[in-house]
Amino acid sequence: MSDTADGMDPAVKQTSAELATGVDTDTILQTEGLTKRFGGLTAIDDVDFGVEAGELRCLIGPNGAGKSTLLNLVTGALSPSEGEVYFEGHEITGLDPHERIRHGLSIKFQVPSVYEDLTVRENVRLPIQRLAAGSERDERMADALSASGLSAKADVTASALSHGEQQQLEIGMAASLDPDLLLLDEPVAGLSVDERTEIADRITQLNAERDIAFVVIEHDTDFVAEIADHITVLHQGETFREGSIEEIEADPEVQRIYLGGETDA
Ligand SMILES: Nc1ncnc2c1ncn2[C@@H]1O[C@H](COP(=O)(O)OP(=O)(O)OP(=O)(O)O)[C@@H](O)[C@H]1O
Repeated sequence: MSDTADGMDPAVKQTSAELATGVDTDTILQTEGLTKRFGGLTAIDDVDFGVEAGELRCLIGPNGAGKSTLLNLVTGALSPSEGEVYFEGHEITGLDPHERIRHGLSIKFQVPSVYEDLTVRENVRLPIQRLAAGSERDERMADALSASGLSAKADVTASALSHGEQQQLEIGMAASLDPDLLLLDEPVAGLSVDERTEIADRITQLNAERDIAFVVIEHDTDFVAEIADHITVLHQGETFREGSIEEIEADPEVQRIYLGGETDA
């Protein structure tokens, strides 16, 4: 769609909703008509996906529904075939991933990518040293260690951490960039029940205490029920349903396409 003002710098375009109402709707992320084709396959099909500031949203759907593709379009890892992405009222469709991070967007990928030979503290220092120096850097590092819940393991080598602790470390590192929105792709895949609880606590704490909005892709409906304010169900590249966990769980059509196991999700 091209509801944005012609001739403006893309980085300062407003969403059509804002232009229509003149009111900041508190929408932090909005996609409009977002479409991604891979050859003949339409992985994301005309999706308008909105997230409010401070919200904790889960994105669910059967395998192949387009969840990761949607996240990758938001982070800039993929370019859309059509449509736009707006973040905090600015169009970011043409920005590369690093520019998007500077706008306050952060992502933690499914596979932990911590440096295994470095300690927890050294890992945490990496993203922060590019942003801050001196006492501010020290404060941010202490903050990131606390956000990860690993302050007591600051001098432990990352390779000695459990898989769950490595995920905690990555979430703490992502949070240390002070994002307004953090995107997590299956953060508890392969984790034990206790590790899942720890990650759920991290996410809900960061959301409540730092007002970081989250979009979390997850298959585990117990985990989704534990953390989500609001759920979006994707199916065959389209937004199929949105609602609370109660609404989604009670929806027979969602049961049919997803929760009931029509696919192998
Ligand atoms: N780089 C690519 N090239 C071609 N097809 C792709 C590519 N990435 C994704 N797809 C296809 O797009 C569709 C959506 O994939 P996507 O990974 O976004 O789904 P998903 O909902 O995240 O699935 P899962 O839950 O299994 O991770 C699938 O049919 C997938 O095979």
